[in-house]
This record gives sequence, C-alpha cells and structure tokens, in this order.
Amino acid sequence: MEILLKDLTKVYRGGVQALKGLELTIPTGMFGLLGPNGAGKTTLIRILAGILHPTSGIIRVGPYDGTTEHGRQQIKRILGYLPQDLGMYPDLSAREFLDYIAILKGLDGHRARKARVEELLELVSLSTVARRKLKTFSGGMKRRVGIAQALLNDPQLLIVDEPTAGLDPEERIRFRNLLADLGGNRTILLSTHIVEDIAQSCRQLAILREGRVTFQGSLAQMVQQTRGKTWLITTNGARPEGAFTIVSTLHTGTAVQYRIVGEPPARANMLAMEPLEPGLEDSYVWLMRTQVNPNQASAPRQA
Ligand SMILES: Nc1ncnc2c1ncn2[C@@H]1O[C@H](COP(=O)(O)OP(=O)(O)OP(=O)(O)O)[C@@H](O)[C@H]1O
Repeated sequence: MEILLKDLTKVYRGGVQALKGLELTIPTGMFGLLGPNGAGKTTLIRILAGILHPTSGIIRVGPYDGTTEHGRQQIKRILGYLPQDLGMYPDLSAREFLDYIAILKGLDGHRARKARVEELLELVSLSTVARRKLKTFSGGMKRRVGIAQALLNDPQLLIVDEPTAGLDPEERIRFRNLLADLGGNRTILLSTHIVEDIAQSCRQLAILREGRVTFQGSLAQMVQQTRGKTWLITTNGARPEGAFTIVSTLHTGTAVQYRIVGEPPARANMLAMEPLEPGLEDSYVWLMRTQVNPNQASAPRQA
C-alpha cells in the first residue's frame, strides 16, 4: 500500500502553518518519519488518519482519495492508529479494554472477537497479564496494549505516533522489535524524534522540518550526505567554535575530545583533528543544520 502526498498544506485557525507544501511518497513496509518537536509530524499523521482535514493538497492512500469524505471512510477501514495520547480505562483489564475497543470498531461475532483479542494479547506478549487492570501496567505494557488495539482490524496501514516516548531502554527495544515483526505486506508509519528508533527498524525514512520534507531516502543515503562533515577534535580544554554542531564531548583527563558535525574549524588551539565515519545521529544533526528555503514550495526529494 503506497501513500502519495502532494503539495499538502495545513494552516490552523489562528494562522499557524503546520504543513507547507509537503511532498512525500511512502512505500509498503516500515517507514520512519523523523523530525524535531513542532515539525508537523502529528499534523501529518492526523490528516492521514482522517481526524484532521488539510487546507489543500493531494492525499492518496492506496486506491483511496484522502481528500473526500468517501475516501476517508475507506481509509479508516484499513487503518490502525496508535496516537501519542491513547486514552485507556484504568479499571479495565487489558482483555476487557481490547474487547471494548473491538466492539467499538464493529468486529462482528462474539466468538471471532474473543479469538482476535486473545490472538493479539499473545502477539504483544501480554496473555499472562491480560486479567490485570491497566492502571497496574508499565508504560511499555500500555504501549503494547495500544498496538494491540490498533491491530484489531488487521490494518494494511498502521500509524504509530511517538510510540517509544517515555519508555525505558529495555521496553523501547522490545517495542521496536514488536513493530519490526509486524512489517510484511503492511505499511507502517513510525513517527518519532528519536533517531535510534528509526535506525533499528526502518530502511526508508523522511525528515520533516518546519512543515516540509527536507530528506527522503534510505538510512545509507542519509549517512552518505554527511561524509566529510563529521570530525573528532582534541583540544587541551578550549571549546571549539565555528560553523558546526558539537554532537558529544568526552573528557579524557588531560584533553577534551569533541565530536562535531559541520565545517571543520581552523587548526589553532587544537591538539588533533581526524575525520570520522558518520552515524545516523550525525547525519540527522547535519540535515537539521542545512537551511530550509522558505520560498521553496516543496523541498527536493533526495532519494
Ligand atoms: N490545534 C492546533 N492549533 C494551532 N496550532 C497547532 C495545533 N496543533 C499543532 N499546532 C502547531 O503546528 C505546528 C506543528 O505541530 P505538530 O504537533 O504537528 O508537530 P510535531 O512534529 O508532531 O511535534 P510534537 O512532536 O511536539 O508533537 C507547531 O507549530 C504546533 O504548535
């Protein structure tokens, strides 16, 4: 299921331009949507989910036109959505909650519904705690219940918005692995501001910034852009300054090592400088440094 977005804009009441002529093609499989807070990720996702209407632009989800009421209804049938703030009833058990959502989603037949709920509890490894009240669940367990409810209708398109926020490292890894296992023929759109989430599970990604796509391509292509821009600078303490971002700082006792992304500074005040192989985080920092041209209707695709 391919998603095609063309010249998509969203102006909120009050005049905030959240999307400014966004162009994006999302193929089948797991796709990462990366961007800082306020970039427009949630706006885009809510438009795709049919909760919010765009101001203008083209939205095609598979064969359906997301700008018409009929198209939105069709898309809802094939959509699973885990929002950032999924409300749960704390006094329901995981099983009761999923059953309740299944009824709301119109899953027909008592037996088939129960079977689907059990299948999903198994899939997200919550069968053994299915009778426990949701208020006793950890953040990671709640997120897994959230994914289970999004999968009730076996969606062709699954959208998850910032699913790992607030999870501890172990829960985060577990959640990522769960998402990766759901891939296959589905399109999964994973929105996050955490580079690591994308690195572990998505081969293709787009970077959103100020309402536009500033990069779309593979992880390898993203890293490729940063070759020659990542350096390790060693000084005897003086913090280097220039047209770069310091990504990390390491005090070694007698010296300080700075990992920088950008144009290397002059060698004055430096003990050593060596080029480094960029990582994903370096590349993200580099792409965030590059200017978004406000006159551009849409950023060029760099796939
Ligand atoms: N209902 C709203 N009314 C007015 N402005 C809004 C509304 N929702 C979002 N915005 C603004 O639109 C811009 C994009 O917000 P959006 O929530 O889509 O970004 P985001 O990338 O999802 O960020 P975050 O990770 O913080 O949710 C921001 O400037 C935000 O303040």
